[in-house]
Amino acid sequence: MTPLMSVDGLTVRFRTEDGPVLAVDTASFTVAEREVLALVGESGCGKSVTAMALTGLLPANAEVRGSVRLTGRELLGLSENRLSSVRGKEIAYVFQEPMTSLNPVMTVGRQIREVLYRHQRMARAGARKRALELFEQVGIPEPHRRLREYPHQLSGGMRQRVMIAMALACRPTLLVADEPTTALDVTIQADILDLLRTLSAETGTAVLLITHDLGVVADIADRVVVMYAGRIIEESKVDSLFATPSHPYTRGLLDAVPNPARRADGGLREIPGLVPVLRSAEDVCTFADRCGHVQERCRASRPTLAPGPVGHPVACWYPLGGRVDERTGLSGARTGTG
Ligand SMILES: Nc1ncnc2c1ncn2[C@@H]1O[C@H](COP(=O)(O)OP(=O)(O)OP(=O)(O)O)[C@@H](O)[C@H]1O
Repeated sequence: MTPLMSVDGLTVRFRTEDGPVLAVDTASFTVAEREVLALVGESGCGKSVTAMALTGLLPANAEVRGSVRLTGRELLGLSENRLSSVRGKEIAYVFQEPMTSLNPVMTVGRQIREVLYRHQRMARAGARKRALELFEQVGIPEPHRRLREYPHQLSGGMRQRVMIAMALACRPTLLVADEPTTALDVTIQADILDLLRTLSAETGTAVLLITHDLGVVADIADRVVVMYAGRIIEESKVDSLFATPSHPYTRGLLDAVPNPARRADGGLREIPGLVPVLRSAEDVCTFADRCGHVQERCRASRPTLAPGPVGHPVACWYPLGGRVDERTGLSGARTGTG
């Protein structure tokens, strides 16, 4: 079946005063219809740049190469006019901080109606009715009253629900949610993720969920793509990724997820070091300097994505094998022979 979206060899370079920055390096992945795909990695790995590149949202100092197809149609290279019609109608975005995306001096009801006028060419009465329906759909209590309020009168969680309602207003086929819960309290985070999952199931909208927190994807994603320093380094169905992570980086991200059973074992473990800022496509494993299992080959050539020990693709010369112990959260032996 043709995927809803297929991204092929996506490469993004920024021209900066300090020289070029290679933010995304030949990233390829697909999003199926109705799928919830999580794009995961630490801050600075290139997740947001990837999301923005899909519909031409990057600043002028970005040079984008590769291919992004939506239901078979190439999006890279489309005029700004056409892209702006794709945004909103076919691909909608929800960002981390709703306060910066909402207009502070306009009621939220008016803002959602503006979207409906602009993209759906709805008349006044139709837009009012649809705005109410959307507020109900995203679980905003007392929607009549809320529609007349300004963003500052709503809590962070409610504002994010408003953003999701606006994103869904034009019935997009893909919703890109970039760290949608990072700014929210933990209990509200779970509610918003539940909402995204439910809405995706109800409306058939696929979701590309971008997050640095592997912990939040377990209950919501169907599949996970792990990104490191601009490259995709592992890709798997969510269950298999949690049970048998193959890349030491994914293993590290999992170790950073709070897990009460692991407390006796020393609690959370951070991955030492920082994500490097790449200037060019280095022919090495870019995780080598932070990897506890590094060997000579990792610094001599670049591992590409290939089926790993448990079947799903991983870009590592010496992938991990063995199941994670459910009690301790620790994985077993390495299987690579190099
Ligand atoms: N406009 C820009 N000019 C130059 N470099 C940029 C620009 N935008 C992003 N970058 C660089 O691209 C790399 C990837 O950034 P990106 O924001 O995609 O990471 P991320 O994984 O989404 O992290 P975060 O969650 O912090 O946004 C980083 O090194 C960043 O500094």
